[in-house]
Amino acid sequence: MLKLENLSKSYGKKRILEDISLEIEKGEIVSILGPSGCGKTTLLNLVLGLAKASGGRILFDGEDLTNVPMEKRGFNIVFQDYALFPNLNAYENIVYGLRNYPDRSTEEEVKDLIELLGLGKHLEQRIDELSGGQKQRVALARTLVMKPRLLLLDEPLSALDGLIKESIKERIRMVARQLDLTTLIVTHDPEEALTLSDKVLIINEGRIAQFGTPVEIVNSPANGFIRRFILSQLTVKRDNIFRLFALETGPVNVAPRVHAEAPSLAAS
Ligand SMILES: Nc1ncnc2c1ncn2[C@@H]1O[C@H](COP(=O)(O)OP(=O)(O)OP(=O)(O)O)[C@@H](O)[C@H]1O
Repeated sequence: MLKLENLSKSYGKKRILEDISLEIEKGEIVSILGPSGCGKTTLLNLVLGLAKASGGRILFDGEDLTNVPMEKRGFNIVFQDYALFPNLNAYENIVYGLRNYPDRSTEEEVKDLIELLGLGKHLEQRIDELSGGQKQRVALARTLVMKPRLLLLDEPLSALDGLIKESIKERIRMVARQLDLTTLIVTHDPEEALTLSDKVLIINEGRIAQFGTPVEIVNSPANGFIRRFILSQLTVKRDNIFRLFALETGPVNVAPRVHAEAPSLAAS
């Protein structure tokens, strides 16, 4: 279990995160969601160990990791730009980390991961010959062969579109379930967070606005920010789609809505 206790972070006098407390169970997928600049990446960096907390504690399975260096935490991240080695093919990228830690995964386990992520056909290809979705799966495989205790994903879907996005969402869910792997995902997209995760942590101006299951957030938004930031964006999307299908199939009764409270999407 990952436990954050009153975690805070400041840069100089600027308070970035304040009083972040929560518990994440083993195997849960949790999205960190919020508008641009609210502190999502900072929180991911604190958990990973790339940044040092100004206050509070980070515990994993009861062990205090707050001052443990990144390489000793046993966590691993897939960065937004994948950070793959362009001079190596897909397979060489996947097994790269095993050079120094050959006992981390057996050949059989590597094969299983390649199959789980549907990469069998692409192993010989160079990185620049792969699509965005294939690169994302290679980056996931490369991270997973190292058997992290916690998987961190920074905007894993933002560079992907349409069906590819749905397929990567499915793969992330399969990986988390099959490996019983606690997974933390940063995203700025409410639809992505609510459809991918077991729980969503919504941050506003460095504080927790709500932490709950997608159903809890949709049915019982904790405050006006959640209603404005999350629900109005989703309602606009839903109504647009309903209206589009109504044009094709006749009278589906969805009146155009005016969202007086809808925030500027540019903020997210
Ligand atoms: N190294 C740093 N020094 C000073 N301020 C920083 C540093 N890193 C981040 N910040 C500030 O902390 C705040 C939160 O940044 P963070 O990157 O965590 O936001 P975010 O929610 O991930 O935003 P986005 O969705 O735009 O990536 C911002 O105001 C940013 O300017």
